[in-house]
Amino acid sequence: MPDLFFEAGPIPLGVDPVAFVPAGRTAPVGEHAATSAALRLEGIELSFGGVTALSGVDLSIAKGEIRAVIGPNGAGKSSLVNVISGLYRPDRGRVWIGGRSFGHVPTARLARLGVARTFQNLALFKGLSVRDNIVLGRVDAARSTFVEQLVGLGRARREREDARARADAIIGFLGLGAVSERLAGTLAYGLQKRVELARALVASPQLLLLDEPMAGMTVTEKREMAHFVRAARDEFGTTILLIEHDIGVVLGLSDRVAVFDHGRKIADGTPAEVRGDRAVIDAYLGVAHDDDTGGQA
Ligand SMILES: Nc1ncnc2c1ncn2[C@@H]1O[C@H](COP(=O)(O)OP(=O)(O)OP(=O)(O)O)[C@@H](O)[C@H]1O
Repeated sequence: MPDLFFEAGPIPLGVDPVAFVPAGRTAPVGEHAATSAALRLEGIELSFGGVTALSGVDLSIAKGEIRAVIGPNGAGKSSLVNVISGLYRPDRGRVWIGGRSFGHVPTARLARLGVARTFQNLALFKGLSVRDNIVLGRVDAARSTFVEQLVGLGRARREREDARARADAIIGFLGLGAVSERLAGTLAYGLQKRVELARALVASPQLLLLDEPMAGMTVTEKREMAHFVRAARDEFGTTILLIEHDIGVVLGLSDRVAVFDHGRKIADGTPAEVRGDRAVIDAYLGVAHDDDTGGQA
């Protein structure tokens, strides 16, 4: 049984999406959209044995856009992020990141390509301080050699100072100053998710992949996280691909929403377009709507 994201009509369950539109600096849809796409997928096919995870997936995300990817359990959302971040090699298709094309995205070069991601489950070093966790997010972007880092001079020292300065800026930006010296594992769950966001942002990514950043959060924590995700886009122009199950969050936060079902993209449009789309409603309700269409649905 798929998750039920919609009630009997295209009305979100429980949550008022307007409540998730953060106050302050907000950018209207498309304000940051440049001519070239930050990310483009073409004809992506992926299967595991006999199970099709992704089928004929095309997707284009404009620079500075917040794009949500939603769909019932098993729709292929995480597989999509894993293809984009190189953890999965697609059977067919290509991925363009910032104009460069890949059959298999090189995971080791993700940071250099300007891509950062967070994971569905928390992936922090619980025994390290919040600050150290965040500084570590800058490590992949380092260009100094092992020997330079060992000696600690020149480029390695500049990179270390830069990482600390950048971490301090992000700590301030995400309101983590009061807990920056605490061990990450001692923080409330919602704050740990915020530290994960900080660790991703410290690398100054052009493309940020967020895999269920609000899973398991309270309504208040979700509202705060939605605010920070929007703020990151507005402040840094970061393009954001967001997998999220909470339809209230998705409708309030995203510029566009792509809907997946059984590995296929079944809809792609503005929140208003998607919430009224019959195929989307059917995918979530798992029913045929032939009552008011004379069987033409
Ligand atoms: N590593 C894997 N090995 C085998 N099958 C996999 C693997 N990853 C994904 N799948 C299968 O691919 C399909 C899509 O899974 P995926 O996790 O991408 O869906 P999802 O939309 O992210 O689901 P959820 O919302 O439950 O996280 C499912 O049938 C899943 O069982």
